[in-house]
Amino acid sequence: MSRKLIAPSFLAADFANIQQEVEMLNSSEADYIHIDIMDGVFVPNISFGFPVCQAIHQHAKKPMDFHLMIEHADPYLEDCIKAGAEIITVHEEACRHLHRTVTEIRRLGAKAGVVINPHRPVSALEEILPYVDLVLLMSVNPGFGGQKFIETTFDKVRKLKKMVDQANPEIIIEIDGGVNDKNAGELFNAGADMLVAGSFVFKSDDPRQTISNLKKA
Ligand SMILES: O=C(CO)[C@@H](O)[C@H](O)COP(=O)(O)O
Ligand SMILES: [Fe+2]
Repeated sequence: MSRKLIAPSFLAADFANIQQEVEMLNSSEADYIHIDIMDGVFVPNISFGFPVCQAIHQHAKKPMDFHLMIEHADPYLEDCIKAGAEIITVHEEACRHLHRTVTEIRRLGAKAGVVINPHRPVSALEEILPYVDLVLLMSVNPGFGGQKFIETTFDKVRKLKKMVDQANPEIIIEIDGGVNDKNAGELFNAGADMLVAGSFVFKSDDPRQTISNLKKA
């Protein structure tokens, strides 16, 4: 059974009004606040750093889910924890010693997640599954909000769901990129537990209602 969690991506929020945006999320049915950290090296974009994360954390009453799109995650894991991370996800291709990194995330007290890009097979995750709490499937190429959902993600979710059910059914399956009211229901049905939605939530007329609608998808 899908857990049906929604994590609005703060990347699409109005940064001139951080406090109001976080308070909107606090009063919504959002389960997590998704935080996209980009380094301009692993992905062709730079988002924001820890002072901004601290500002979000200062007002947040929801747990924070950190998605690190960076080449060198290890030196920044403690900064993530200090900025409120309850989940930290790292890209499998970006981490030379992935097992070391996810083990360190757990040692620091957060849930450890591994992220896989659209072109990579879920079979690449087989050996790391016993060491993670969450798998994030990218449904767009990482680096930007507002991109089009890649349709082959549905099959990938089904494949991953089978693997996770065998390895550890507690593992959360998270999907990130281009999520909207047209694909959310099928993603949950395919086995996704948690959907990230940036533009679809923050650019809608009523973000709180949009979050509620996605949860019911
Ligand atoms: O990690 C990323 C992009 O790299 C995402 O978290 C996006 O921020 C999601 O935004 P939308 O595709 O929902 O607009
Ligand atoms: Fe993300």
